[in-house]
Amino acid sequence: MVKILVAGFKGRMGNTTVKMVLDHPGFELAAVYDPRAKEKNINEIAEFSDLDVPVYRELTAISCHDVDVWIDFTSPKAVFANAKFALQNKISPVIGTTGLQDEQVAELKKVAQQTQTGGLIAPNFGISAVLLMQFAQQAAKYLPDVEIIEMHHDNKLDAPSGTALNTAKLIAEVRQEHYQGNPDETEALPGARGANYQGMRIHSVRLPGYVAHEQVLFGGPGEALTIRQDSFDRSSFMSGVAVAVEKITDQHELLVGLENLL
Ligand SMILES: NC(=O)C1=CN([C@@H]2O[C@H](COP(=O)(O)OP(=O)(O)OC[C@H]3O[C@@H](n4cnc5c(N)ncnc54)[C@H](OP(=O)(O)O)[C@@H]3O)[C@@H](O)[C@H]2O)C=CC1
Ligand SMILES: O=C(O)C1=N[C@H](C(=O)O)C[C@H](O)C1
Repeated sequence: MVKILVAGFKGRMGNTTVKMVLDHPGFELAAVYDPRAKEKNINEIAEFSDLDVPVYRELTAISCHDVDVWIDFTSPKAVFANAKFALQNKISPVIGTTGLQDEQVAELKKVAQQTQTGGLIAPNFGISAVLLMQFAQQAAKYLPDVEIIEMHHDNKLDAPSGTALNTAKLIAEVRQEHYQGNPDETEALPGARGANYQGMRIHSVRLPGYVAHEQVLFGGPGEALTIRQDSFDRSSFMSGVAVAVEKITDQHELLVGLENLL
């Protein structure tokens, strides 16, 4: 049995993940974590009343030898401390939370190396998103002028999305940085041209009713290519999370991107 802690268990993704863990053969829900939780056991929550799983509210209280894998769907402010704690205690983190800075990822990689603990940061666990990022990187070799539009629910905290930023980073690996658009263009409204990542524009849409969606638009002389993926439901992320949990304890370093485990 893989013993799993879910951090952020009351959130949209955390709640879906708890249910996936409970349903998945070979997975055991060992603990849940949320510093603001009032409960001491998950059975104080009506939908989980038949379970017996401790709720931790402080990192130092966690019984680390009872946990193999730490699944994190928390917040951009919390994820670094959580991931570092897991790695320091030889718990393999499977991180879905977005918003980690490059320097933070570099530090976490060092801790993983020191403790020889496998871990994964996945900007997106949906297979359609993983494929979109790979296809976009391939297309950018031939069509280097690109803009990204990501669309999410209006409760999302970070912009641009982790997936959009990762898409831009992957594209930047294969194309020369260059200015796009008219060099004399002006913005009558600040931000009209979107965020700028190495010359690539990224536009963030936040609307009720949306879950998670991304379009990558390429333009060349007389032609265009649009690649799009949609997560209509949070179940779209769960098979990726499950694969990561199954494979991560065989690793000895911190990986970035689900494609490394597929
Ligand atoms: N990689 C992927 O495939 C996906 C990634 N995500 C990412 O996952 C993250 C969570 O998204 P979502 O579930 O929608 O967000 P929610 O706001 O619904 O859930 C986050 C939960 O984490 C709790 N929390 C806050 N701080 C901590 C902490 N220090 N430790 C433990 N729990 C904490 C929050 O509690 P409180 O409300 O009390 O603050 C809340 O219950 C986001 O960064 C999002 O971008 C989302 C979908 C897919
Ligand atoms: O906040 C979300 O919902 C999502 N966050 C991730 C991101 O920022 O890319 C993954 C997915 O887009 C859903």
